[in-house]
Amino acid sequence: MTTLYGLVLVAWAIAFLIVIGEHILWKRREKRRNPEGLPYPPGPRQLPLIGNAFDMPLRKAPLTYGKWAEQYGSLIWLVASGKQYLIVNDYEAMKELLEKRGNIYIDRDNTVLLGEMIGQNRVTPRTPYGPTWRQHRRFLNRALMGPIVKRDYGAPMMRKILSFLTVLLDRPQDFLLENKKMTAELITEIGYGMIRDDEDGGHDFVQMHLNVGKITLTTAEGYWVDHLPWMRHIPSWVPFAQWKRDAIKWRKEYNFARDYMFEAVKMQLLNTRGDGMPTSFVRTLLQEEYSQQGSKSEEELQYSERIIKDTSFSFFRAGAETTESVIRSFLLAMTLHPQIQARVRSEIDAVIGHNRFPSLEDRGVEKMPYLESTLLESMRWHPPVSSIIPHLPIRDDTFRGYFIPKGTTIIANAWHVGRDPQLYHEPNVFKPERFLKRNENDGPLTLDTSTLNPLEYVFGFGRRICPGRELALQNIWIIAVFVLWAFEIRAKEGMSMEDGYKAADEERFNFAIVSQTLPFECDFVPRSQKALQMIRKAAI
Ligand code: HEM
Repeated sequence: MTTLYGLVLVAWAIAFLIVIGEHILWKRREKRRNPEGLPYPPGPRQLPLIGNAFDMPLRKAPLTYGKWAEQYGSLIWLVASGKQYLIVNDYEAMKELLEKRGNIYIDRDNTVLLGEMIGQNRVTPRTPYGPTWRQHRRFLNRALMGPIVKRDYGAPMMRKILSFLTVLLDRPQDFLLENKKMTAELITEIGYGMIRDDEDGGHDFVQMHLNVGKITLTTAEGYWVDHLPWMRHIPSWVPFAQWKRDAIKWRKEYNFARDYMFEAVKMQLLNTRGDGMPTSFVRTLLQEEYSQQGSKSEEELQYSERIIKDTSFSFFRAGAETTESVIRSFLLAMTLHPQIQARVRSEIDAVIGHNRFPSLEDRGVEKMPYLESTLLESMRWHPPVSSIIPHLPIRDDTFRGYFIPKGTTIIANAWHVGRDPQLYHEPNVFKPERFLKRNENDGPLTLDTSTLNPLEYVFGFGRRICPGRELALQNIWIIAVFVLWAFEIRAKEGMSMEDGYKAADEERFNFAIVSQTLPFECDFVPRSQKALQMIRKAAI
């Protein structure tokens, strides 16, 4: 026993020495890279060796970053665990760095356990800058362009929303869970054309994704090996190396899910040549690749297949919870603001009426400006990815007189932009009309371009901007218009606005990687008998 403790002590001493050694080397490197001695942006005081390790917020980080902005200004510098962080709180700086200098601020962070050891570096949002990432983007952009989204993905969206409406009729209390299910199933169906297969008794694709999501959540906080990468070489049989044994198990589960779903679609395509197969991201891209079979080598085809497999697997990770988040915010906003909801409903009634379902042809600011601005306001009020996904510069840079070394983790605080009083009058008030104006007294409402449109930042910036934004916006619109066409959303009976819903915004959202409203309740009251019949009939 004593020997074991001795060994552990020695291991810790070695780890400590390595940390000191790395720190000294890092300091020297920094000096060489910044010969003019340009300052770093201000930030909380750094302690020797550990820097700001104890300052890094573990929960609701965007709120802490926002508070720091009052103290240090909009650019904040932090150093922790051998990494440098630049928190950016103002929109102009985000635009300049991540968009105008998008060719520099284009890389992603590497995490040893989740990224390298489990394999998440292969999904697009985590893929480092380079030829593989560029090929990811080519495929994603090709399959997610606006016209393609409208042509190919409108139909599955309509099917999903109709079954969601029947759930709202039968089990309205389950609306949060069903919203999660609807967005998860849709994104899986768009990616693979199916949500389960018939092989071996069938695998539930959505469940596979959700299991993988749990792995991401468990590991996202980081492990020692993320700070001391040499630890990855520790054999899995060593006592205290449970993390290594877990990583091996998780990698298997992760790879199985990714490969299985892709192979299911590929086999179906090879067996049927696509006859009777539903349209999907994987099918479309594979078909295109196979049609060029003559002009491509075997390796080129295999490489393309790998990229299609990885990009389709990214869909769920990037597209499901984000869309779910906007819908939750929208539903909460409608519950909290009955007058705004009534105005959106009357706009829907005027354009669509109650004798037909809404359709994608009804979409557009010129047709239903108030609905559009309410959706924009929902995204400003609560951007789903509150701190974007960090961008890293691929070379040293200077900005506003400060030195920004290559590899700095740039965190853009989108939440803070949405609450910036310089950009939005009364930013804590939910006010869709802030995005609208009338050119003449009686003229139609149009978008007021003098107010910063949240679409300029909630989907990120530059060459890393979200490739799924058209798909997401179309889906969000369809869900919102159908729900308010069919129902009036009311605050839960017996629960007044004062006791049930009145909370500061900071308390309403969880600010996780993809932030969600906390659970809330509301009633869905059918608006017309006719609509009710139409929903029931369509769902049969
Ligand atoms: C409301 C819904 C959505 C929001 C708010 C959202 C937001 C974002 C944000 C902030 C980023 C990071 C951009 C950056 O680094 O600058 C991102 C990246 C990404 N999103 Fe979305 N997204 C949504 C829906 C979707 C959907 C539906 C898909 C795909 C079907 C998708 C696929 C991706 C991918 C693949 C990336 C990684 C891009 C890269 O690293 O090159 N997203 N998204």
